[in-house]
Amino acid sequence: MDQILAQIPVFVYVLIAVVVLALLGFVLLRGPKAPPGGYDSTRDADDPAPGAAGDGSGEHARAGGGTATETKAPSLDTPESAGSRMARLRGRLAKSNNVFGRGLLALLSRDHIDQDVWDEIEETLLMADLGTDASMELVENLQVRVKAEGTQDPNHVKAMLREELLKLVDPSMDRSLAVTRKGDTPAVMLVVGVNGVGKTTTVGKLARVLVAEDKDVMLGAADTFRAAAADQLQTWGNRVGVPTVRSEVEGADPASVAFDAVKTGIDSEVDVVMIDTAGRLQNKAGLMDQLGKIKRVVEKAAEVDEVLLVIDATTGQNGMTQARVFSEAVNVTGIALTKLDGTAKGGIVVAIQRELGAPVKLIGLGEGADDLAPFDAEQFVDALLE
Ligand SMILES: Nc1nc2c(ncn2[C@@H]2O[C@H](COP(=O)(O)OP(=O)(O)OP(=O)(O)O)[C@@H](O)[C@H]2O)c(=O)[nH]1
Repeated sequence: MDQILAQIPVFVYVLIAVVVLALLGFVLLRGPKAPPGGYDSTRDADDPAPGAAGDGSGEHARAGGGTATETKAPSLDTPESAGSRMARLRGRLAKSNNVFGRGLLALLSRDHIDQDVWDEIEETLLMADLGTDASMELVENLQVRVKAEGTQDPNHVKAMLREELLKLVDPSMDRSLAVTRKGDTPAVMLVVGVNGVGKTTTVGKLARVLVAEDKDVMLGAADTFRAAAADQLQTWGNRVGVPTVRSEVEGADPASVAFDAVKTGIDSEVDVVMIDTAGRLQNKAGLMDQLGKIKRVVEKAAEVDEVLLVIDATTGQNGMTQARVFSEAVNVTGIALTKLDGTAKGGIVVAIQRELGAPVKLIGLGEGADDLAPFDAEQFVDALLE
């Protein structure tokens, strides 16, 4: 072997070394290889570069004591399309609430329905927070129908139960939200409810839905008890490019911030102004005073078209008490029932509508940005019986 190596001329070694060094240099200078077709861009071609002039970041427009900040994030969130959102949320509603419907179907499908079974049916209804009156009414109606029509055919039993539940949920109620401009003024919505029920989250989610429908939206942070509450609302607004009017002063007068929001909304010719209020109220008199004052002051600029009461579906009887107190303080025009994903007690829809005489207009089905759905009586009952 040594002899063979000795016979190779030195210039061959030099040649090999030169070739190896040339290859190494080529690879290092060229850098890493791009994948075929290049890299995906997360920015659309017409999106402004982050931080570029005109990207919407930064503050502008002062209004009275409040400040409207249109801090559009460099790349805005695109809300989920209505179709896919509804399909996903229907599945979630059925998942958390069909325990109740299936239980009823199983009881009604028994060969022989005696008084014990009727008692069990009533108990199931009460457990789902339907309320005493509605539960008794449903049992009475079903008793009459079972006697007349029998329970032999499971499909017929299901259809019968669907019809009776639907009557209670009342598909004839007007569940549309006042979110359309009237002449020269935007629609004005006050969002009320005790703390922690999901007011700010609901305002944020609703802003996304409205933006997806091409509406111009303005948010008003009238929860001035905590600076963090205004920050939270503004974060929701920033994500979809909606301005928020807020006060930089903690504890500022909520009515004044609400007025500024509506005034700024009028000047900017938006379609709808949504005002998030505080729920941290010590007593009923304080609540009446504060909400009454906000409404009165706002109405110096524009009529309040919608008072949306937010109720946490998991709080049962507590939610009912809140509904009563708020309806005495303001004229509630619609209900947003949140956290329906966390409870099988969907019957509260019926109880609360009966208590207030106002329709459930929105339901919250999760913490995600697109987890808000318009309430639809038929879809709701179908989800219970799925
Ligand atoms: N699972 C679930 N959680 C929700 C829903 N809606 C709101 N939440 C959560 O409830 C919590 C309270 O929501 P907020 O929007 O801060 O409630 P708020 O009423 O504005 O509370 P305050 O600002 O304290 O008055 C948050 O963690 C939300 O993510 C819902 O539909 N489902």
